Amino acid sequence: MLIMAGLGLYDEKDLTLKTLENAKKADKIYAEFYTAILTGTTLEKIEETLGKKVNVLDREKVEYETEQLIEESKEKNIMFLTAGDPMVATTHVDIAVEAKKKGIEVIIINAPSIYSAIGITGLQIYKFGKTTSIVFPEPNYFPETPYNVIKDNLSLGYHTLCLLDIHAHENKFMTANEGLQVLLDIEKRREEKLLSEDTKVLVVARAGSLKPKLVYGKIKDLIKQDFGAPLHSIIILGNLHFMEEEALEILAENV
Ligand SMILES: C[S@@+](CC[C@H](N)C(=O)[O-])C[C@H]1O[C@@H](n2cnc3c(N)ncnc32)[C@H](O)[C@@H]1O
Repeated sequence: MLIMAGLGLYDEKDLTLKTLENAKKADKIYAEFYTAILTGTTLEKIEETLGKKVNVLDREKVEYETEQLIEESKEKNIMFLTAGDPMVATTHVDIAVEAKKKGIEVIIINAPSIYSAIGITGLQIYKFGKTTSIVFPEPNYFPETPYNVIKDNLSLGYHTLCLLDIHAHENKFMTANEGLQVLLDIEKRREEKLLSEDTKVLVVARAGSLKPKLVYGKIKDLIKQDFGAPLHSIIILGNLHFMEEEALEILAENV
């Protein structure tokens, strides 16, 4: 059997009883931390809570050597853990599909995710368009996809959840400040007038902790803020319902 479970957003207390119960049954537990991490805990604390050793796999192992994980699941109960929800903004559906095709039983256990964390902002999930990811620009690689997604969403009045790049092997996590700068740089290069330094957006840092940081304000002010430890996300706001406006005023820090 293959049990694909989420670790939740912030610390080991996000683990569900279902995951804990299934961990007891598992012969071996694997995890990956390249799609997201939990910054409020350590691997040791997670292992202590699960009562088992966790074998951490890198991207190469998960994406190119999936066979091994699937083969092991034929004979044993294998648990595969991911920060957040195992199926949200990951490519792990591949693993579930391949395992199922081979006749292996697959159980998926959901967990708190950056998607469900939208709840803490008071914004309505119905009012979100497509999600996008902002990646670290490189000399010959400066994708404008996030800008195009934001543009399409804004044309329909929808909000955009912008996930930020992670280079876990280098312990490098894009900050909301860097993400906002990338968007302004694209804007400047394209000479368009979609976003400006005066556009008001929302930054969400460390969702899932009991004291997440939610900051609402103009890009020019947010870009100078210190949002603290990762992980961060940015929400570009479409047309706000009056209840969303009130929620941002009351639930978020306004700068
Ligand atoms: C590739 S997505 C993976 C999402 C994960 N599977 C989930 O369900 O939450 C990772 C990105 O989501 C955002 N994110 C994840 N956890 C977060 C948190 N606790 N607070 C703010 N943003 C978070 C960050 O932008 C991060 O780089």
